[in-house]
Amino acid sequence: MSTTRNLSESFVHTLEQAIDSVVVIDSDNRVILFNGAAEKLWGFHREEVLGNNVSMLVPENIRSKHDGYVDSNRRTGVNKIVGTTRDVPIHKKDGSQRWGSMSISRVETEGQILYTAFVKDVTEQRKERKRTKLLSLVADQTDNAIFITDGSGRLVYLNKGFEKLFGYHLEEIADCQPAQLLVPDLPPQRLVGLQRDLRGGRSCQVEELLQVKGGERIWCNVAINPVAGANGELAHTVTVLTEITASKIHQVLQHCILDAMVREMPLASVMDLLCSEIRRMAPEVRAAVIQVDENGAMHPLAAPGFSERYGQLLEGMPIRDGIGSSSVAACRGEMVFARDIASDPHWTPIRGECRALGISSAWSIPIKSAKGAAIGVLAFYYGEHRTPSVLHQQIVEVVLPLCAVAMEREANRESIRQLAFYDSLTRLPNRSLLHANADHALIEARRTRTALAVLFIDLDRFKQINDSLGHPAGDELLKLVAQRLGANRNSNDIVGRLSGDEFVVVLPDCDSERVNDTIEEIRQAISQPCRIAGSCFSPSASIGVSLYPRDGHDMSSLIHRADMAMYQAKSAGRGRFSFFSHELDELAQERQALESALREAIAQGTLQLHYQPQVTIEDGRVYGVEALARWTHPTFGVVSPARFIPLAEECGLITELGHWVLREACRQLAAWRRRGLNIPAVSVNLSPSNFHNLDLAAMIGSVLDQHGLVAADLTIELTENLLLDTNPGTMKVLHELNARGIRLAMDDFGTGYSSLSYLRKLPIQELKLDRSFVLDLEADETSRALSDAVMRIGDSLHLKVVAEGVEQHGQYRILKDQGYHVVQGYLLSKPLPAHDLEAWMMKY
Ligand SMILES: Nc1nc2c(ncn2[C@@H]2O[C@H](COP(=O)(O)O[C@H]3[C@@H](O)[C@H](n4cnc5c(=O)[nH]c(N)nc54)O[C@@H]3COP(=O)(O)O)[C@@H](O)[C@H]2O)c(=O)[nH]1
Repeated sequence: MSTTRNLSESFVHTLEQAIDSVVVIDSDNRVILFNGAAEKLWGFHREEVLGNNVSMLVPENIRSKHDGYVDSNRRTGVNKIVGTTRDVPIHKKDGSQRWGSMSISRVETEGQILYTAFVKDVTEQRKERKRTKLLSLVADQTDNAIFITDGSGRLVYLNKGFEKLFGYHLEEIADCQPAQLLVPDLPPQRLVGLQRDLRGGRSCQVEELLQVKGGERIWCNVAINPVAGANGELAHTVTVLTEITASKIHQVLQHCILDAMVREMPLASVMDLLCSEIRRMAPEVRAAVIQVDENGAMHPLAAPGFSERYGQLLEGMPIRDGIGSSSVAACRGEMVFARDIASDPHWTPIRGECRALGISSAWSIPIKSAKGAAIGVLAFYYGEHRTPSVLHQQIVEVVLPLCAVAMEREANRESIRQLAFYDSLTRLPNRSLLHANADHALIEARRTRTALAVLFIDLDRFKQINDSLGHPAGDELLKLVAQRLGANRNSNDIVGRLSGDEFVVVLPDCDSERVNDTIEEIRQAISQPCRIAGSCFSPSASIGVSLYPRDGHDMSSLIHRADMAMYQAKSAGRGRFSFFSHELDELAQERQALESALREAIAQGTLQLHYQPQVTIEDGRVYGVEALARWTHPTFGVVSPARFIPLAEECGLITELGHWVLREACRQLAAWRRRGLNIPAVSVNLSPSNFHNLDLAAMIGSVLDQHGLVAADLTIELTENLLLDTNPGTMKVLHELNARGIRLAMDDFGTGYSSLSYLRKLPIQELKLDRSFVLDLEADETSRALSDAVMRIGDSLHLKVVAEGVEQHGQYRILKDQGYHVVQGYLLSKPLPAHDLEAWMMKY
C-alpha cells in the first residue's frame, strides 16, 4: 500500500479510469495498482491482490520463470518484455480462463523501476480469429468452389476449390462478373432477375451448366447468398458451387431418353434428342448414333451436327475391321479412338469425306445388347485433334446403357410388330397388316378418285409339291414366290400373304394397262425355273383380279371377288388369270348354295348310290358292282358326282361322304344277298383324304361285321393322286386294309402320277384302266398300245386288270385280245339304282 503512495495521484487516477486492465508492480514485483478493469478481468478484489507478488496473476506454467524475466529486465534493461504486446492467458479467480492482450511499460519513479501491465480482454476477438481461421481452413479444404463478390459483383475472394474446379486464379479474373464468366450464354433477363433477388436479400439456389477455363462444361449446384452491409445495402455475395456433373448427366440424359421413350417418339428422334443434349453439355463434341442391323450393316439414326452427307456415307456400310472408327468398333465390339484421322489407317478410304465434314478426331463406342452383341455405335467427333475429356467419358458411361435400352426396346417392338403384322415365313405383311394397308390405299383411291386393283394369287399344285417334296420344300417355294412378288413393285404397291399359298397384291392408282402389265410381270417372275429340294421346276400361279370401284367398294369384297376370279382362272387351267365378273359372282353364290345343300344331304342321308356291274371276260360271270354316288336335289335337280365330289373335297365333306357310301354299299350288298342275289363284291370309291383317317380299317371292319360281310366282299378304289400324298398315315391305313383282306383297286390308271416304283410298293390287287384309253381303242393305235401296256404292267405285278368305260363291242374284243380280265361300261349297263340292278341281274 505504501508503494501506491509513491505514485502520483493523477497517475493512479488515470490508470483507475482506464478501460483496459492495469496492473502496476514495484521493484519487488509486488502489485501496487490493480484497477477496476483488472478486478473484473481476473475476478479478484484489489485487496486480495495488492501487496502480493504479481506471480499470482501469472499463468501457472510460466509463474516460476516470471520473476526472473522481470528482474533480468530490471537489471540489464534489455527490453524483452517492455514495449511488446502479446496475448496471454488470464486465469481467473473462479478457475475459468480468458485471454488478454498485454503490453508492459517500464516506469522509473523516485529511483525505483515500476512495471505497468496494460491488459485488454481479447477473449472474444481470439475466438473470432480462431473461427475465421477455421472457416478459411474449411473454405480451402472443401472440394466445393466458393467465391465472394463485392456489392458491385466484382470478385474479391475465391477459394482453392474454385481454382481447382474452374482453373482460374483470383488475379486473372478479379475484374470479371462471375455469372458472365461461368455461364457465357446466360440470358440477360436471368442475370437481371438474379441481381434483383440478391439486392432484395434473397438467396438463390440453382443447378447450372458452367464453363470452366478450358471451355469444358460442368454441372454445379450454385448457392448464392447476399450479405448486407451496415446500411442494408448489398455488400457482398457468397457463392458456393458444388459439382454435380456425374449425377446431373445421369439425371438429364436419362430423363431426356426415358421421357422421349415414354412419349413413344421414334427411335431416330430419341437419338437425335440425345445427341443435341450431349452437344449442349459438351459443345466441342458432335455426337452421332448408328444402328447396326442383324446383317451387320450400319444405319445412322441421328447425327444432328452433320450434313446429310454423313448419313449417306455410312448408310448400309458393312461393319468391317478396317474402315472408320465406328465400323471397326462395331466389328470388334470394343471402343476405338482415332486422335488424328488424317494419319489413322482406318480412315484412309473415307478421309476426304471426313475432312469435308470437319472431323479431326473420332471416338466410337459400341452399343451392346443385353446379350453382348454390338447393336449400334455411339460416335463422338471432334473438330480438333484431342482426346476425350473426363466429361465425355462420364457422358458415354451414362448414355451407352440408355442407347442400348432404347434400341433393344425398338428391336423388341419391331419383333412384336413383325410377329403381329408380318408373316414369319415370307416376311411379307400378314392378313391383318395387308388389310390395314389395303384399306388405307382404298381410302386414298376414294379421295383421289383413282382406280385400284386387287390381285389374288394362288400357287398351282402347291399341295402336291408340299406333299411330295415335304413341308420344308413347300416353305422354300413360298419364300421364293414372296420374294419374286415383292421384286420390282412400285413403292405404293402392297404385297401380302393371306394364308398358305395365297398372296394378295394391291395396286393403287392403276389403269387397266398397268394391271395387265403387272399380271404379266408377276407371272413371268413366278415362273422362272428354280431348284427346290434338289428338284428343278417352274412354279406357276393362278391370278384373280378385282377392280375398285367397279367390283366393290370395300377391301373385303374386293379381295373376296379377286379370290373368286382366281378360282375361275384355276379351273380354266394352271398359270392363268381371270378378272372378276358378275357372272362369276353368281357362280360363286351358286357354289355356296350347293355346298350348304350338300352338307345337308350328307347329314340327312338323302344321297343315293347307283351300282354299275363288272363282268369277267373269261366266263361272263358278274365280277362285282361299283357303287357310285348320286344326288338329286329338289332345287338343283340332278347334280353330277363330277361336280359334287370335288366340291365335297374342297369344303371338307369328303370324309363324311366316304363313310356314308361305305355303310350304304355294305348295307345294300347284304340286303341283296339276303334276297338271294349273287353279287360277289362291291367296289367303293374313296378320296385320298379318307385315308388320313387312321381308324379307317377298323371302321370298315366294323361296318362289314355289322352287315355279316367279309373283307373279300369289299373293294376300295383309290386314285393315283394318292401316290402324291405324303401323309404318313396313308400308307399305314392301306397296309391295314390289305392285312384285313380288303381288296384295293387303283382307279383311273394311266391318267395321273403313274410311278411304277410306287405302284409296286402299294398293296393293291386290281388295276382299272381309265375309260379315256378305252374310248379311242378302236380308232387310235396309241390308245391300243397304252391299254396293252397297262395290261402288261398289271400282269407283271400279278394284278387283276379291269377296263372301264367299255361301250362298244369292238372295244370289248380288243380288250379281250389284250388279255383283260374284267370289263365295266355302258356296253353291259349304266350305273343303276339298287332295285334296277336287281332286275338287270335277273335278266343277265
Ligand atoms: N370319292 C368318290 N368318288 C365318286 C363316288 N361316286 C362317284 N365318284 C366319282 O365321281 C366321278 C364321276 O362319277 P360318275 O359320274 O358316276 O361316272 C362314273 C360312271 O358313271 C362312268 N362310266 C361308267 N361306264 C361308262 C361308260 O361306258 N361310258 C361313260 N361315258 N361313262 C361311264 O365312269 C365313272 C366311273 O368312275 P370311276 O370308275 O370311279 O372312275 C368319278 O371319278 C367317280 O369315281 C363316290 O362315292 N366317292
